[in-house]
Amino acid sequence: MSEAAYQRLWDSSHLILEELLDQEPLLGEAVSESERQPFQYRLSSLYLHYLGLLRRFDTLYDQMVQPQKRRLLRRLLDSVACRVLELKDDLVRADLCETHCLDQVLQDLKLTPADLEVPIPRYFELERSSILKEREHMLVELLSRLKPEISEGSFPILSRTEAIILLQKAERARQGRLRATFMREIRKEEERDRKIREEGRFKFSQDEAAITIQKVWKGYLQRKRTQQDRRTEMEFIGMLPSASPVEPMGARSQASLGADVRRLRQTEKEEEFQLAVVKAHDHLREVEGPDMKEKMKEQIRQWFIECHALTGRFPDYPDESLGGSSLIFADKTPEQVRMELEVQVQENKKKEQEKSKEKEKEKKKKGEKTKKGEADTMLRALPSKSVPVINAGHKEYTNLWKNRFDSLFPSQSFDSETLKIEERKDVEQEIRIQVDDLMRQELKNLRLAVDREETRPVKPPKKKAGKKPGKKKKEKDLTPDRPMDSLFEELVVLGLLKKSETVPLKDYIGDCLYLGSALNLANKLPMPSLADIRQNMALYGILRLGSPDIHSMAPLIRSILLVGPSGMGKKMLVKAVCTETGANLFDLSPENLQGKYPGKTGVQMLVHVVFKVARYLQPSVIWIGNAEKTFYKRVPKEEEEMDPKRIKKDLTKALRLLSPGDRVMLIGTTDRPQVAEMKGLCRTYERILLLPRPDYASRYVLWRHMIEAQGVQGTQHLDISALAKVSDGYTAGCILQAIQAVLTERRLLQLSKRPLLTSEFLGPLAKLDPVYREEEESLKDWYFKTPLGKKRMKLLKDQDAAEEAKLAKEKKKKK
Ligand SMILES: Nc1ncnc2c1ncn2[C@@H]1O[C@H](COP(=O)(O)OP(=O)(O)OP(=O)(O)O)[C@@H](O)[C@H]1O
Repeated sequence: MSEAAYQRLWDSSHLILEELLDQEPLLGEAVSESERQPFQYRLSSLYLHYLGLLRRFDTLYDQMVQPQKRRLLRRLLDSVACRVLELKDDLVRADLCETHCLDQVLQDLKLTPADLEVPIPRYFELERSSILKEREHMLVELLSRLKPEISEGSFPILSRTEAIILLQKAERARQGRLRATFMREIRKEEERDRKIREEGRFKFSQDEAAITIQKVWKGYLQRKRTQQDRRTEMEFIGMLPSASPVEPMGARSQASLGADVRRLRQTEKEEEFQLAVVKAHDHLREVEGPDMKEKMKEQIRQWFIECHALTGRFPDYPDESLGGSSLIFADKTPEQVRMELEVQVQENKKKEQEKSKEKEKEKKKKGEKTKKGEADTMLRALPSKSVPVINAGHKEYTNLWKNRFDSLFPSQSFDSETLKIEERKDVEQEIRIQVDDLMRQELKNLRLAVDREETRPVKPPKKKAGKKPGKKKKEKDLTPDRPMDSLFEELVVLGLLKKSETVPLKDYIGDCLYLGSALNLANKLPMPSLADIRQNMALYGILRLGSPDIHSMAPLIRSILLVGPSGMGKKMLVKAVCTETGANLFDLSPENLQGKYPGKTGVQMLVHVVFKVARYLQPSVIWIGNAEKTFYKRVPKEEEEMDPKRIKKDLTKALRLLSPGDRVMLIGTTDRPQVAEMKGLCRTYERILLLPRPDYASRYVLWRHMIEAQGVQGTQHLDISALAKVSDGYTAGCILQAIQAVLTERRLLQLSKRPLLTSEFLGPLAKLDPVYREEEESLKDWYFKTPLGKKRMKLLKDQDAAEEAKLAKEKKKKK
């Protein structure tokens, strides 16, 4: 695609954005419980639209070359991603569920299931800072230093005689096989000779011989042609995968080459722009700086005089935290400025009063609610932090880039006029701070000289209201004099910081639920599909950890719990989050902590060091496998020695200290949450994602992908649909195991002679344990006892009751 094409894509994206921004105010209006469905629909539609925009801005930021446009695009991309996360939160609050049935909205908007996929911005990987790469390198080095001890222990050491015997065995087997083949050939030949001797050689005439040969050859040719025709037809109707993927691959690789070239041009232009920024800044400071300084001083002096003339006293100099003298430069009269300052103080007071009133009201309301037993619930989307940023970005686009003729900048270099305007603001800011210092001194002197007034007691700058009372206690640093490198090394040596396997999220295979809305209408609880899980991981884990800007703007989520039977890919998802965001992987599983940092102070130190390193070297994922063990209701006797609950207290404390901007996430995985105490578990893990066994659609794609991943192309002998049917109840891990058991190296070599059959997979699959109904039911029951699950259940019951009441009323009317 050319730059002009990307510009067109950008223009059209802003048309959509404008429409969405118009719809935003509607979401803030509260609606009653009876309007829950239209509210959900509006939220879902906005969510899908913003997802589409996220995809577009990602492409644009990845491919556009002009550095100034890219800066704006980055802001838009991050704020749209943040809006998606906010809307997801609103959806959870409206649906009272972590997964949403968007199929109906998808249909109405004429979108496809692919549009549900949450895009992971490409810059997460491409712009991964050199520090992250360096750290990865350091980890690999440390691990390789530790490895020899591990590898020596893990391989059995053979004595010389044993090794010779092993080699001899293999060689004799090879010779035996060779001899057996020879003998078979010789026997066959003997058999043929014997037959000829007994029956006599059959004599053909020349014509008869030619006809026989023709018959065989023509038969062979026709069979081959028919087979080919059949295959072409099956490929055409999409029943078989295409056998000639050469051409599209060629086009694809050409496109990706083009994209790479554009990325190279981006770096060139960016370097050019950086140099120009420094130059412009220096130039403006030197040439326009002195004038600016004098003008500002003059203006401020004028303000002093006018204020004195009006009020009889010199004004208070605006504090630095309020913007210093920039308040005065905003084209206002001194009186206005003074009024504003006073109004601001009054407003702050008012706000504080209002807040305390509101709190009292809320307390009262809560009291009333508990008294009445039920409350008039109102639905409303929470105020958004990202919409103002998106709005500002949209305005900047409209003012600067909308009607810009790119023919003026064919090389996609920066626009020097825009650069100057931006830099002038920066220089002004810089100079203003210097001028403020000078003028504060001058004001002091003036007061002394004119009013004979000593320095007024300087009011301490007002701290932002609301922050003070709730301010978090600062964590005490237990390792103040240890450098970060040494802490990092200690964690690696103890096996608490691990190298995560590379697993992209797209490898977590699974299809979405196509009939969610229908099931909802029939009051049957739809279970999350594997695609829902993948999306949730992208939203909760990857988007938040991948970018500091998104993390600090989006609603804060510190922890997730993945609950599902063994083999559902819980660990795989943890690895995927690390891969996509470049996060460090800390393993705090109870089994991994055994014998490390013993004692009470030891645990304190352990949690402190892990969180300190995790925060310092963010993004980080702290993984706790078998998370139920940390919250055991009763510790089993055989695990008492391990003391799995020892980190519980310190972990909860440390989690509470994480704030927006700390890209650290706790991810727990468990397949037996029932044995844990519900309260502690749900308090520690803010989001709980249930992974039920895969449904038919997901099993189908799992079989197909996993078989193809082994290098096998589907044939008509392989009925994937049948495999998906018979594997009902099996997890993705089981399907993978069955495939690996069948598709051994030997079997793969035989494929050209012996095509793969459906029945071959049945044996290995039957040997594995499926997820039994009781196990699944017990997990579901547990889930509906979690806070969100309970709310959902209550909502369903209320809806049922309302429906019944309505039916009863109608019946009465008919009578
Ligand atoms: N949806 C999926 N797509 C592709 N591979 C999957 C999927 N789910 C699981 N797997 C594969 O199945 C295997 C088992 O997965 P994993 O170990 O992550 O499961 P788990 O739920 O953590 O199991 P456990 O509870 O026993 O620890 C892995 O090799 C993983 O790659």
